[in-house]
Amino acid sequence: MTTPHDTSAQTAQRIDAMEMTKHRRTPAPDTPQTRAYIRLLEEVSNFQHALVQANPTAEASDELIAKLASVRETLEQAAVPEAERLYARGELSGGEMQVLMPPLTVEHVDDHEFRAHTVAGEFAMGMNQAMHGGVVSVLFDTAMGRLAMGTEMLSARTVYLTTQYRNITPIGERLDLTATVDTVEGRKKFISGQLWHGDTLCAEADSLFVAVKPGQQ
Ligand SMILES: CCCCCCCCCC(=O)SCCNC(=O)CCNC(=O)[C@H](O)C(C)(C)COP(=O)(O)OP(=O)(O)OC[C@H]1O[C@@H](n2cnc3c(N)ncnc32)[C@H](O)[C@@H]1OP(=O)(O)O
Repeated sequence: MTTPHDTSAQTAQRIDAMEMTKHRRTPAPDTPQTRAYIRLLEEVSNFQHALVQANPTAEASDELIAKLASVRETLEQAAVPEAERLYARGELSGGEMQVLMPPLTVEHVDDHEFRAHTVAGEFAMGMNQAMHGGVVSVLFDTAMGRLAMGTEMLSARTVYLTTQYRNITPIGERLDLTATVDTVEGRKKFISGQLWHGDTLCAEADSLFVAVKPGQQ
């Protein structure tokens, strides 16, 4: 069995949060490379859903491991520092350019309100066709974090995020996510959000985001 080549020494880097935010929130240029990378992420996402649904035979697993190791080596050879990557670029870190969470499609964002929707596949499931609670929270963090950035795209970090789970969040169904800035106090934005399945409130959250100062990570 091959082990992953640790590329972090070449690619890990820490720069000013504002500079990194500017890079990450600038959409990747619409080039054949970017379009192909988006198709690659879609395939990875499809793979994740297929992976959790399958019980492959031992032989099939060994065959897949060899194929995946080869794919990984190809990616390792193309590794670049974070500030040069295509991954998670664009208006919203939780959009189509990532595989951490079900992709959010933004309907509206300004300095006060955020609205988006998503449909989650089985990779996001906790148990019994209900979304994993951590995935619910990462959706809130992403939506609220984007709202905290506002129209000026400030760099902000989550100080706290409290999620209340009210009803099961279904897999495979449209979910609507809203967030609102309730109060602004200097660098602090208090934000609340709701996750809906039709008229059913699945979860709600309260959070505090603080705009980072120059020099902070
Ligand atoms: C691929 C997809 C990725 C999707 C990501 C989407 C968005 C993600 C956003 C995040 O998740 S960021 C990651 C999680 N958050 C962190 O790792 C933050 C870790 N904490 C920090 O780095 C610092 O605490 C921080 C920069 C946020 C603030 O440090 P500071 O030293 O600048 O601020 P300070 O401690 O002075 O606190 C600022 C204000 O907040 C207040 N505060 C701090 N903690 C608090 C608390 N727990 N409750 C209430 N108020 C609090 C504090 O009292 C103060 O109020 P005042 O300005 O009125 O004096």
